[in-house]
Amino acid sequence: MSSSRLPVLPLHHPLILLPTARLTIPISRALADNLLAILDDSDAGQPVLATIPIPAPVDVNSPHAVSLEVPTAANGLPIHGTAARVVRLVRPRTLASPGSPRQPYLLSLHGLARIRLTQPLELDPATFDSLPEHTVTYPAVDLTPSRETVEAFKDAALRLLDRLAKDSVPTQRKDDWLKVASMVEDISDQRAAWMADVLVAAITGQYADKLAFLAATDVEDRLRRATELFIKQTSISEVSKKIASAVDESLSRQQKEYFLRQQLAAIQRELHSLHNTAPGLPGGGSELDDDEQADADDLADLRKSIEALDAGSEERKVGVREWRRLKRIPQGSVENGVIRSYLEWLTSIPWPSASSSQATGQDAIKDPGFLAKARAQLDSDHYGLDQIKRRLIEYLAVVRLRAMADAASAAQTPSSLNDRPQQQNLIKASQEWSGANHALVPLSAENAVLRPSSAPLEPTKAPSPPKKKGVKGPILLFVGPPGTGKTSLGQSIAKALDRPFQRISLGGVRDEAEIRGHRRTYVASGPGMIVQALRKAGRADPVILLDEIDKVGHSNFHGDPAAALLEVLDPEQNHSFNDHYINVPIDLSQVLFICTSNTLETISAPLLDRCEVVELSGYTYDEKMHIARRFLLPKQIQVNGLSESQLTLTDDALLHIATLYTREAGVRSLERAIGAVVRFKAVEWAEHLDGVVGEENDQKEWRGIVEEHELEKILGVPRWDGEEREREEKRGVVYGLVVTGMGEGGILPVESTAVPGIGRLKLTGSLGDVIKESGEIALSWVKTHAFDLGITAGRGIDPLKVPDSIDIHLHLPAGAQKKDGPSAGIAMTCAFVSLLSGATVPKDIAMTGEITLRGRVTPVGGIRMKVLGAHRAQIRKVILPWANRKDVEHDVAPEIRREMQFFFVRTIDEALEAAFGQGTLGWRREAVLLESRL
Ligand SMILES: Nc1ncnc2c1ncn2[C@@H]1O[C@H](COP(=O)(O)OP(=O)(O)OP(=O)(O)O)[C@@H](O)[C@H]1O
Repeated sequence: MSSSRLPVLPLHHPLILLPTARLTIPISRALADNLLAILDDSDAGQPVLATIPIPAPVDVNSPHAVSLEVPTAANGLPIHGTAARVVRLVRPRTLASPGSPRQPYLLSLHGLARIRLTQPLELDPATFDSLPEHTVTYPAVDLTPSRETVEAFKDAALRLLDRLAKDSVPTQRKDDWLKVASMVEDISDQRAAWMADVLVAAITGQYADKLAFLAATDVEDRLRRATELFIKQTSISEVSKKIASAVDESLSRQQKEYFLRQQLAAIQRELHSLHNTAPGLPGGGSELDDDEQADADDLADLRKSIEALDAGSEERKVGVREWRRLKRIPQGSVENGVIRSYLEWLTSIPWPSASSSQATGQDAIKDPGFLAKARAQLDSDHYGLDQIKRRLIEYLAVVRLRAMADAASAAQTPSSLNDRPQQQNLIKASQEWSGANHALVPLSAENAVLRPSSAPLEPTKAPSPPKKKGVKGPILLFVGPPGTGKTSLGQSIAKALDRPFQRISLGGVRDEAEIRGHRRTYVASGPGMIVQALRKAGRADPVILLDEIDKVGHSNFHGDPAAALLEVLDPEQNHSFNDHYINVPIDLSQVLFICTSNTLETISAPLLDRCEVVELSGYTYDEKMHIARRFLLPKQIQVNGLSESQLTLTDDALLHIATLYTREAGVRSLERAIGAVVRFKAVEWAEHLDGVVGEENDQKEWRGIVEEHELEKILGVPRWDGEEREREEKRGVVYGLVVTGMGEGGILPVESTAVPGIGRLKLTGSLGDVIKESGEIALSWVKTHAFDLGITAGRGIDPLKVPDSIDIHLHLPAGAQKKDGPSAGIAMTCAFVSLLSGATVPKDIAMTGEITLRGRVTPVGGIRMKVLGAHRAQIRKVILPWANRKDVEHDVAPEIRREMQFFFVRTIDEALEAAFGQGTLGWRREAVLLESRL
């Protein structure tokens, strides 16, 4: 190992000079002077220096700290370096590289060989520029490395060079790398270490790696380190290439989209200006043209609405988050549209906390004359319905009490007892309105509830601690046939409360998402009906009418809409209703829900359980006349552009329309028919004004009154005319009473006939199991009592076998409609008796009642509707079960009761007596007595 004394030049981090490499560094004047002195002293021309790389002090706390694996002297400074020849020392004066004032000289060095200091280097700032001389040793001449090491080195070097060639953009550099690669391929094993020096010096690598490489005096070690460095460098450049191309791709797509949009806008602007300046075309643009401006305005509005949401609220947080997302996504993209429409929905919901407009509704409710005004409102919108109006006033009184109690607890008044006298006054007021026998239970303001009138009264409780705000009484459910005013009662309640009214039609809703909305992941998703109604209402406390809840679909693979409704209607849950689209809990506790339905049968039990049922069963002709005269006719006259002084309908004409053209429980068809008459007259009036000449060549006459005989000309042939005449008193035919699925009462013929057969009973007319069983019971009863009724000559004889063998066919017309229930029992019994005995039932008698095998008649439902239906059908005698007597007394209007005759029967015997008339049937009396003794 040879040694020599060389002036030492420390190279501070990150400078490093490897053998074979060249390095140019700026140096100070003092150093340059020292160098010049050495230059002058040296007789061999270019002097040689020992360059020692000095690493920066390592911050051990830094997460990026790299430990240096190089041998150092006792003072921690490296002892390895490179002997370098001074190639050039200049003081540049060109403008391009003026040099820094502190280091005005440039020193170029050429690395020659590795060296090692024999003594540690002193890094005294005073000696920085002094180039102190040190003894250095040169490591032993390199041995030839092993084959495998060289192969691995070449392999890694070639891969790196290939990568570098691929990545270099100017073709010149690419060619240079390829040339080096071919040199590497051809290099001999002895020269591999030299090649390693050349390559490591040429590539960019980490300082620590290069330092370790410089300190590797053993050739095997040096090559291994070079191989590792190349592999590391190759993978770094591969990964960065990948990242760069990914970034590039997305950037270029965005740029492309941006440029295309700009171009499109420019083209549109050009076309627009061309269009506007084209000769003959009207100038000035349409409001549809200025898309960009409108768009910017919309965005600004959206931003304002998000800012207007309550600070700290959930909706605001979501709004802000989505707004930030919106800003990141390019305009015009699908995602952008989705987020925008979501934000529009989110901000358009009247969030309870943000709504200051609620005061309006509260004002109306706080008004001491609220109940009187509500009553006046109901009266001015609806005729009759006294009982129902009473119930509604009770309901409104409770709503008011609750609202006031909520307000009081919100204001943190120390004791709700202070309000008690006032509340009791209120209850008293509502009692005055709702009559003596209503069932408003005067509990404390917080827990006052409306009880069905049959429910027992609860004792007055002491005021309980204030409950959660927004907990409400039961939901009102109006049940009744179409057109009986369910929807319009809901509207009146909204008017009385001075709240917006929204109607949600649930008929045919099969999908839970229609109520709750679709999740945002669905294409074209949107919020459900409840949120839509809230947005339309524009306030957090509207009256929402859920129309036709009996027609809501039940659980299926689209979810369970009825279950979603339950959540909406349940006061315990609806303060945080979750719409799938909005996905922020919405407080529905201030919304007043009212439901309507035609029948109670198809409503799910839990839903029904949350509702307070209010039945509207239909109107009598008398009531219809009043409704038509006071409400429907004036409304139609106004809608059709006439005035009440111009047109009137006589009472007879109105009655004629109600009885012969419409026969329904409600008044909707009546309103439609009146509308048709008014429209007809409106045309006549218009023609009269225009001076149109009639068929007889004279100007059309105008008569402002419509009489009964004119109706056929206007409305066509009456629909129900002659039905009574068509009804016949015939053997085997009787009339039963029914209630349709729409909740409407009416009569239904029960027809029976005998056909040759073997004593069987055939039942037709879309009958359900229960009604079929009723038929069997009726026939069995008749067979058992055939002798007593004088049908057979002796006991034990089957009237279907003797004298002739027959089958009985019983049919209930309107075969397409499903019929079920036990209430046709007595009608079928009478039909069989009539068929077998030959006696007939008069055609003005109709009947309903369930029978038992022992001949008892048991009560049935829907009495009021059935009686009204019978009355409309001109039936004047009705046979009903004895147990239904109270229903007639309570529910049927006195004027109807006066016009009709009711037979209340306990047994089939009594029913037959009432139907056929006394003495018509050939009773064997002893048998009857025997029966009654049993
Ligand atoms: N008692 C009444 N007084 C005045 N108008 C009435 C009365 N009952 C019903 N009407 C009128 O009859 C029309 C139909 O009523 P509405 O739409 O409320 O019926 P509905 O019971 O809701 O029917 P549906 O079950 O088909 O929804 C309305 O124009 C309503 O104003």
